[in-house]
Amino acid sequence: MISDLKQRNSATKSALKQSTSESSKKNVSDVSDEKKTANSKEDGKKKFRPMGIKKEDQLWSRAVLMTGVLVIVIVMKWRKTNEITWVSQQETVAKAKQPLICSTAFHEEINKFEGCAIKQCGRFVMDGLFQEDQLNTLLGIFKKGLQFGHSSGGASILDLHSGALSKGERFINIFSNPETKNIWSESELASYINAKETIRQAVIENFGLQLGAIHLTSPTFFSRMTDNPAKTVHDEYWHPHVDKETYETFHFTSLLYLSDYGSEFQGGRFVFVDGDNMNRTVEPRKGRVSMFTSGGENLHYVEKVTGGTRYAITIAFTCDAQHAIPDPHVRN
Ligand SMILES: O=C(O)CCC(=O)C(=O)O
Ligand SMILES: [Fe+2]
Repeated sequence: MISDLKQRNSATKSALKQSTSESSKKNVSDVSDEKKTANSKEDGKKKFRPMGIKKEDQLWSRAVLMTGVLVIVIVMKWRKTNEITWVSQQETVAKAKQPLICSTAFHEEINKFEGCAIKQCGRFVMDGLFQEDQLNTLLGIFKKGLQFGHSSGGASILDLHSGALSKGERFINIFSNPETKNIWSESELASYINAKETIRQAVIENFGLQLGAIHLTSPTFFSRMTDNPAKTVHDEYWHPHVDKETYETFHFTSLLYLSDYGSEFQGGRFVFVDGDNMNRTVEPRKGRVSMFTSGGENLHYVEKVTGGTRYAITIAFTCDAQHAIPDPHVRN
């Protein structure tokens, strides 16, 4: 270290000598002007350059620092933008498929049920399972119910099985009021049951289950989402969750969308949060059905709706016959 400093001192001295002998060759006024400039430059260097660090070393350390900052920025950007649109609103998909390894707990549980023993978990998205008029009938059923109540926050639900309907900050039972207990016709209920059955068959086929292995379970419900500020926790639909943890009886979750992302509402895309630090989104499209195993392999959330109205039905299936729920029926 000391010998290094000595070397630098002698190098500085010889550089000074050289510059003095060169300047003596020039005329006197030039020399005095240059000297002034050189002196002030030298002063500047003395003031601001850290003692004992060569200019080349400074440049190198700056370059290393800048490269480090650049690498951090690139890595952060890469981590942030790790999101892909798995199924977009514009495309019509016969079937989009993504196999997944089941979470350990889910795999252990589902294998207890004979007809449900699956090797692989996963997710499917299918368009074209329903005709426009069937979808409008389903939407009509929901809107009829919404005349009698809706949430004061951003999420309203109607459960045609239990009769639960959002009203203000609470829920009412639409079947407990004689005026509303039979607002849906037999043919409307038949459309609802048919839609459920179409989806049940698709889940059985896609996941390779035995016929009759899965049953409708609770909660199965219509949902309406808007950008109204949340009033209660029931309005906060945007939290990442695993359905099996939120609703214990679920083994397969299906979602039937009744409105279009982009044109009828903004925000509100469905997001799978995957372990590979990748988010895969499904953009809702009227008639689109999303089906997935309800375990930890399918952590998900719904983005906040930023405008318009989003309509969907969450239809849940269980492998446990003890948790099956009956179809809705006309009440006397
Ligand atoms: O409506 C959706 O797209 C998803 C709703 C959901 O995650 C749920 O009901 O558990
Ligand atoms: Fe969910």
